[in-house]
Amino acid sequence: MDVPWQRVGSWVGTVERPEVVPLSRHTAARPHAKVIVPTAGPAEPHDGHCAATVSRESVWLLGFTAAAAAASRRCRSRLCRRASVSTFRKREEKRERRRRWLQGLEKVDAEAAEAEGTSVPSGKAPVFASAAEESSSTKLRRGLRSEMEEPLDWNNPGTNVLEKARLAAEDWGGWDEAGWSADPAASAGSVEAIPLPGFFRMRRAQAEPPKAIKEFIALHQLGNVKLPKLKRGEHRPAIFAGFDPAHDGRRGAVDDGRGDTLGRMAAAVHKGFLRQRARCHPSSSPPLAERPEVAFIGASNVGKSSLLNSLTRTQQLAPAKDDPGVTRSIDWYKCSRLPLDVIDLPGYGYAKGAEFGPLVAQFLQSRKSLRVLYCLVDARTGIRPTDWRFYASLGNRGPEKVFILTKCDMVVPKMLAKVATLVLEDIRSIPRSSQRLIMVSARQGQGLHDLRCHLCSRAVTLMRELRRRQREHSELSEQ
Ligand SMILES: Nc1nc2c(ncn2[C@@H]2O[C@H](COP(=O)(O)OP(=O)(O)OP(=O)(O)O)[C@@H](O)[C@H]2O)c(=O)[nH]1
Ligand SMILES: [Mg+2]
Repeated sequence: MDVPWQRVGSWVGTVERPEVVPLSRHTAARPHAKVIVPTAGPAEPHDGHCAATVSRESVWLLGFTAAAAAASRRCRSRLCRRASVSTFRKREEKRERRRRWLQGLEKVDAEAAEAEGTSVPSGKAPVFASAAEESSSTKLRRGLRSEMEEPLDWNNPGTNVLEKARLAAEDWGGWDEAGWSADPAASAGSVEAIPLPGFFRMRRAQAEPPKAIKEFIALHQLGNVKLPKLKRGEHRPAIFAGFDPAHDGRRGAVDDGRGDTLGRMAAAVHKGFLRQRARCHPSSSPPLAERPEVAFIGASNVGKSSLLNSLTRTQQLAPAKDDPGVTRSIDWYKCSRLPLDVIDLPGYGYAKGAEFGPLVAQFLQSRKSLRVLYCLVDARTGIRPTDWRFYASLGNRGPEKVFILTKCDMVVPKMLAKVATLVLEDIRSIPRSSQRLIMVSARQGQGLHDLRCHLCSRAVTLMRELRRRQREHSELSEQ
């Protein structure tokens, strides 16, 4: 069955049915759909077919057409960049040979099974290991990936998969329809206050932080505190988990004293690495989404890029300097251990003669694949008038907002408790904000583990949502 192809740039054509192509031992457990797009138009560098593989997740998340568009664009840019037509054809032939070889293997398997008396349905695609079958140690090692890999009905890569993918694409409504937040305490308030800095200082002087906030800050050694000196031969734990009597400071990243699944997933994120996936100017049209996305936003120089760098061990990937306006483009980063793309945005407010605020707000309002927006607030200043103006320009649109208090190492714990109290009070009036505050220091590492845990929990929620939809679709198609 052919799916009508949507127009993407100069690409018009039809998408043929996807084929499941296990490319190697590594990818055998994560099947890829092979997308074949007949090329059209004289502008194309070659005629015939353009084929590329896309991951199963992207097919399910974005719908088959969007995933195919992403694949074809990737394929086209690759062609334009370095491959000649003949290289492309050779590669295609090689893939074809490999596919035939795999089919041959399947045939042999089927014959062997027949000889043994066990029946194997003809044309059966590879059976993928289910999450339940995996041993617990493998699950741990693979972290989030096991969460994502429930077997789908890829045994029949014909109409039903294509149909389901199409339904999923229709159902993929983004944050508007799909319920932008699973947090029942999320606010539905409207933005009003633009308190001037003087007023904020007055409020801060009068604020009386609750005991819980003070205890949390003391427990996590947040604020400008002298971290305990390490003895000779000892190393600071890779993940700073605050004061924990059970932690001797030598056990490394994974054993961070928490011991829960989310903690271990967060540890995996810390051990992963970031890689730049795409980049575009805020005024140009953004690339197609491949996975659900989360973004960091805040005023210029608040520390967005530094925080992104500190999430993993990939230091200095996103440029960060002590100047406002360092990041001037929208950058997509792919984390090796998270099924999410992380976006670094240019800051709003003063940015060396350029104001990216309206463009960034426009991007945030229109990007449906963006599921969480981390709003950064400087711990020294709280929410400033520039921030209020930006939240007002976003209005009721955009994804769920989660607030992060950054540069916590630059204020003393007593002051930090007061600022945190005020920010928690303020965010009640900001629409689509989750009523929690993550306090971090990108420089010293406090609170980063909490942020990673939050990222992982959102990733799991999104995957569950996706699986629920898949189940619903399969039930629908069975009826
Ligand atoms: N002490 C301290 N400094 C920080 C922290 N986070 C960032 N900084 C510093 O703040 C400065 C600005 O950081 P960036 O990451 O470039 O800020 P940005 O928000 O990306 O800025 P733009 O890209 O210009 O919008 C750098 O000098 C960082 O070293 C932190 O947690 N603690
Ligand atoms: Mg930056």
